[in-house]
Amino acid sequence: MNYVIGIDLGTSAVKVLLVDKEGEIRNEISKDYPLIQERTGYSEQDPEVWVEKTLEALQELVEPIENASIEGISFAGQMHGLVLLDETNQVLRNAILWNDTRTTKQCETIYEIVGEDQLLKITKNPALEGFTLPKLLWVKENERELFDRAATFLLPKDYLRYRLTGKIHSEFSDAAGTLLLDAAQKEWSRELCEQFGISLDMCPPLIESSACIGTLSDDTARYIGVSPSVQVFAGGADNACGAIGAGILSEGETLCSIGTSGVVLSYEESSDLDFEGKVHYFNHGKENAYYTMGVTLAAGDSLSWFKRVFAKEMTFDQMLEQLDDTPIGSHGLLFTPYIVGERTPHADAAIRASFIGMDSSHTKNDFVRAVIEGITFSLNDSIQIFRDNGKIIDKVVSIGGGAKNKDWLQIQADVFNARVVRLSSEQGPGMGAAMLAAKGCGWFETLEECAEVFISTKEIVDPIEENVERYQKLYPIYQQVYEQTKGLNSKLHEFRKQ
Ligand SMILES: Nc1ncnc2c1ncn2[C@@H]1O[C@H](COP(=O)(O)OP(=O)(O)O)[C@@H](O)[C@H]1O
Ligand SMILES: O=C(CO)[C@@H](O)[C@H](O)COP(=O)(O)O
Repeated sequence: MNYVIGIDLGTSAVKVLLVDKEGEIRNEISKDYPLIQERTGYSEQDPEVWVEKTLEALQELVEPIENASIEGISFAGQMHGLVLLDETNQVLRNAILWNDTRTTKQCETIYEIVGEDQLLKITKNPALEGFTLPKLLWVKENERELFDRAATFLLPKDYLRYRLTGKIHSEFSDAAGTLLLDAAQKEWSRELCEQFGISLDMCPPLIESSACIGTLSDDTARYIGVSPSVQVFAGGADNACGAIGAGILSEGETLCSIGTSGVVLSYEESSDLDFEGKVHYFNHGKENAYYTMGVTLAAGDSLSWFKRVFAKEMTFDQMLEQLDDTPIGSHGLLFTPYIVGERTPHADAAIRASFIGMDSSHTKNDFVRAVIEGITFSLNDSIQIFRDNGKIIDKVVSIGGGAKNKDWLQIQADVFNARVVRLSSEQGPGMGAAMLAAKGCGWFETLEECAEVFISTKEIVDPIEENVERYQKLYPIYQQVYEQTKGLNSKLHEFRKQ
């Protein structure tokens, strides 16, 4: 039997999928790894751990399948993370991740040097702490000796691909999140590199997500237990691949992804719309297409944090079992999910989360529901930006760990006031990567043809009118919490873990 493999190098875990020609997932393996958070605002991972865990996962993935002929492999990965290599391609320091917000000063410097309008014109995006250029500038300012030894920077899944193949590349969908790509011209911006003292030689060669970069290295193939002739395709940013894996391949389609972060994403045909930097605007994994998206920095991460601190002994399913026993509004308890700062709609690295309205009658279950509602309200902030810009959002495809729970899907439908579609697999990015490999191997002419076969709906959840009305009363109260707590949080900054 013939298969392709999709690898999703997520923030909480690497997830690998073995997919057959009918789009059936024949095996899937997930391997967790931790975040390294030494100070407030810091978030790092060791790239060597990504490689170890991925190799282990791939070995376990193919081992039980008899006569498996793996034709192709591709990748999806957490975006923006900075991996620095020296001239012998050795990793120089831990990767600084997308949810690391230490770079507020560097973002200000970017605006001072290039100006917001010019930055938006070239990259289509504002300077946000999570993006790669501010991280490069932080290392340049704070670890100069190390920066001087850096010969190449890579994004997380591009580093993983390098370790599996020995070949160094970046591709457009992930390069778009660096703030160094000229998004419309599809090339590294010479102007930005010169202005920030980043040598163009540090920027890896750019290719399409669908490009075949060769085969696995002999060592990798031997370790995993597959033929060294397996073709390797570039792959894409996790959100670009999530879009492919959820069939977001034409105008009017909207995705909600609840992973560590939360994303509301909309397909765009062209690169010349103007959202004034209110949402991110990136190159899609489908050639010459784009997408816009709003990002909640800690979506699943807020739920994981709550579980880690207050319900460690429970599984996610156990913790969410009685979600529906608490009414809308969690008995008057509101949560804002700003545990690591926020991006959309408040680009604010200093804001932190709040529970508002705690009452002596509240139970753990009220807190769990408040966390889920707060995360969903934050995603609704992005839906509102799209609606305010004239988009019609009446259907949202929901993927990621957050799409596993039926009651949360209903909350999404009720808060978004839109039909929510759950797919047969919530592993959007891994499936998108597998689809890039399937198309690359010649199984399909286009991603759309592949989507017809690979993607199927498991469940449709419609909004319930009376719930929608309750949430429409509650959401404006939630919206006020940001402004009301902003000043308090800035005063608390000096007391945080430094
Ligand atoms: N059974 C579940 N029900 C609801 N949410 C879940 C469940 N399992 C995991 N999650 C949430 O999904 C998140 C992980 O989703 P995932 O898409 O795997 O993230 P990532 O790609 O960032 O690694 C966790 O942070 C957790 O909050
Ligand atoms: O920073 C962003 C998008 O701009 C995040 O969406 C990362 O790409 C991480 O994704 P997950 O691990 O949460 O899927």
